Amino acid sequence: MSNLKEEIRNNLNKLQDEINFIFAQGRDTVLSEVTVGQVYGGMRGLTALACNTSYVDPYSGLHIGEYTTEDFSSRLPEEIFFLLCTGKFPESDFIGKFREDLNQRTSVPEYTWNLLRTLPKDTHPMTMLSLGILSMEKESVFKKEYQKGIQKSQYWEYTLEDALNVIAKLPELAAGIYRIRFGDGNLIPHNPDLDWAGNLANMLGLPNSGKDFSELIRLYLVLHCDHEGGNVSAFTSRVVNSALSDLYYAISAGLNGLAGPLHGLANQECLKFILKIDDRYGDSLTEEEVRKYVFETLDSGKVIPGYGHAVLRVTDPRFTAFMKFGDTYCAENNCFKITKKLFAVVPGILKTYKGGKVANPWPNVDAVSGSLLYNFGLDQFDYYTVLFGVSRILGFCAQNILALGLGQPIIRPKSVTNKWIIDKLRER
Ligand SMILES: CC(=O)SCCNC(=O)CCNC(=O)[C@H](O)C(C)(C)COP(=O)(O)OP(=O)(O)OC[C@H]1O[C@@H](n2cnc3c(N)ncnc32)[C@H](O)[C@@H]1OP(=O)(O)O
Ligand SMILES: O=C([O-])CC(=O)C(=O)O
Repeated sequence: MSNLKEEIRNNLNKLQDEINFIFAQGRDTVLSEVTVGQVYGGMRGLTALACNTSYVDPYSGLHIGEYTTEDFSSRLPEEIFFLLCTGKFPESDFIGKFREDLNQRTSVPEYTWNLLRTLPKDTHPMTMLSLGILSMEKESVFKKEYQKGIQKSQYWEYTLEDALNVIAKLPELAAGIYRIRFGDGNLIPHNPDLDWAGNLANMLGLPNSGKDFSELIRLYLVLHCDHEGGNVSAFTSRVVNSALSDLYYAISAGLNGLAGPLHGLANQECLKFILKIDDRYGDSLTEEEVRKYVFETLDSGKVIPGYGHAVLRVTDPRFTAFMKFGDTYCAENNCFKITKKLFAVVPGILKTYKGGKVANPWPNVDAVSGSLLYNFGLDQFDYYTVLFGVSRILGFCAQNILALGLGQPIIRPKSVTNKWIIDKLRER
């Protein structure tokens, strides 16, 4: 057994002490005021959540514990899960013990495969991932224990059990979705000697998959793991879990949010965008042609996928980490070259577009990830968000385990009507 559970308990004790301190110092302290504009503007910029797995600084991006994206990007996803849950990296013997534990939980039930195989051929792979997880909901240990009657202080322990059961199955489930949807439907067996990312890379069964592809999948599964508490998918997952709907419901719900083009689906939209540029202009693409295409897209009312962010105000460090990988492994790939040309041109355009209304003209993680996958022959871009989802589930699990461990209540902000706001304005 790994020491994950014990270290989560230690982290929860530490976090609870901090909360006790915070409450003693100023439970009524105002952290953020909400304006009418924010109420109608997707609550952007409103500080109204506490999340202790990770933090996104507008100017330096994702931090997990005290580590920056650059610090943790060379690690394994298993270590990142430990870090998200405990705030620190595990000891060197963790990986072996954790793998042994996961290896006993890998098998995806036959009824899930049967369900996925009966779906129409044009079902989106994100629908398959979300349904696949939801179909296993009856296995929830938390639900069974809750029905028996357990203490609130135990909720997180059974949620951790659910998390491990889901995480162990993800490589097999995600690869199986790829093979059912885009391959011959035959599944490649899980290899107990490979790590989590290596198994997923291997079970996809791509002709070009080798060490470098596994390295890309490892990096991919690390960089997408979490992005603090307010992003659409993590927040959705947390809201659902806060009603004590178990982790299967909460993960499936979070994935449904990730499947939107303004969030996780932007990576597939980016690659489509790049391939259209490639189709139209080919190898001799100039900066002027890129500018023309970008303006055409904006003028037709569409967003430039992979650019902009609700929190970040600089180039996403996850984008930078992927670009470094691309420069090493994909420098000659046409999509990667177009990605670079877009990076040289788009921020300048968005900075001044419609009087500078775009708050962040810089690229986010989705602007490059697809080009790298495409370079290795993973050319079914409908599948890309599934990989994002597999990684992001680590964050959903960690956020919900910690929130339950800290006894956080059901999430239920207050809404009001236009009339209520008009009356309030008249009172001024
Ligand atoms: C992993 C992730 O989820 S990262 C985000 C992935 N999504 C994308 O890359 C899609 C493209 N980007 C966007 O749509 C946005 O930048 C978002 C959704 C990421 C952030 O949205 P917001 O916080 O509302 O951004 P912002 O405050 O800059 O929006 C202001 C205006 O600029 C527009 N804008 C923002 N980004 C872009 C863009 N890339 N291209 C064109 N217009 C943009 C918005 O649509 C909005 O226009 P509106 O006032 O006409 O509605
Ligand atoms: O933080 C956000 O809103 C979107 C994002 O980049 C992520 O969830 O990875």
